[in-house]
Amino acid sequence: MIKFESVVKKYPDGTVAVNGLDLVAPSGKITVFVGPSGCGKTTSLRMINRMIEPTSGTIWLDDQDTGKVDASTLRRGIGYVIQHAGLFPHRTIVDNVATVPLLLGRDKKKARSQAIELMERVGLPASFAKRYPAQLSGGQQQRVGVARALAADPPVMLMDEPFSAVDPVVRAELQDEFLRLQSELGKTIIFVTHDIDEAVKLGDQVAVLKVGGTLAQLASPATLLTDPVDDFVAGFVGRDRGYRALGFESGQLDPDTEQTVKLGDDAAAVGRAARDGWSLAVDDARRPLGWVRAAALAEGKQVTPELLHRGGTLAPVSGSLRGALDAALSSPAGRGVLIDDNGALVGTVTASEVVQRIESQLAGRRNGSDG
Ligand SMILES: Nc1ncnc2c1ncn2[C@@H]1O[C@H](COP(=O)(O)OP(=O)(O)OP(=O)(O)O)[C@@H](O)[C@H]1O
Repeated sequence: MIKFESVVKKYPDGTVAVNGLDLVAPSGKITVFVGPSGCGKTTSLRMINRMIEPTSGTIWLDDQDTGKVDASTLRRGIGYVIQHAGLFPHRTIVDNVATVPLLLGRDKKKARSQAIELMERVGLPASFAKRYPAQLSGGQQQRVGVARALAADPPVMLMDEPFSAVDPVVRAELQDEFLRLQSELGKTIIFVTHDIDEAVKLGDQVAVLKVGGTLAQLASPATLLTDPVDDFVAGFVGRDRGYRALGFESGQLDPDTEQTVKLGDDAAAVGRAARDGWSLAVDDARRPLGWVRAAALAEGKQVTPELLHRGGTLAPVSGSLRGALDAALSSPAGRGVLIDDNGALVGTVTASEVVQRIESQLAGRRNGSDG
């Protein structure tokens, strides 16, 4: 657990970067600091490992007052990842990852073999070990940065905009991998970003800060979207928040059974399976391949990959209602495809079925909270 108690940082020129911050970041969870430029996110983060000393107040790491622990001892238990990864350009990737163990005088061979294991863990092939940072893409360098921070196996990780220097597709991949890693490792993480979408995707809890260094709201992502405390938070959280909140809403959908076709089936089979003129093609493992329009198949012709419409998104049956609604809205057949954990077809739902589910869930909650 990391606990900020009345923490203030006033820089020598008089700038108050952090003004009376009180919050608890629970162990094993991701707490995101988000807010506009200059609201004190980085200052707050760096006070945890004492790269910046607070002017007043206390930061606790479990039951230790961090101000009373030797700074280098403190940092040994705290991984730190920054934007652009901050790698050493003249060291190989494996030595970058092994920086801390090597600094601590660990056996070189062992440190390097552990570094290679860590590289694989963050999705980097071992063949990159001998390369230099400049020979990697931005996204790959960020993975090295994460691996390096993990190398000392610290219980706490501080991450300052670690994914913001890469393009949106790579960024989404890094975020997904980061969540997967965290589900295995369960570190106590403070993650700084100025991007509210990243904050709600990654955070177990999100702290929205205001310029002047005060805490506007500390809440779960779902609460932040549905119940912002004031106009500042509402404005910062942004548009479409009702729809985005559906991303945290899962519900028991009752999908309809879908007659399916396979590649190679003929027009007659497609016609028999079709509803509203469309049938769904699946592979041998019943994984959806795409929709085929019965009218597009001349008599005697067979289903080929070229005929498949791939516009529809697939939604996990145990996933969010947002995913199910998107699957329905994006489907050329008007039926959203729901899949199981193996990617196999479970059934289909229409947008109105998903909306009915959403309405009954929200009504249940309103009635529950009214009563
Ligand atoms: N060394 C310093 N001396 C004086 N003022 C500083 C110093 N470092 C930061 N500041 C000021 O403190 C405030 C908070 O800065 P900080 O870097 O913590 O904000 P941030 O929320 O991380 O911003 P950004 O999203 O732009 O990185 C800003 O007004 C900044 O100009």
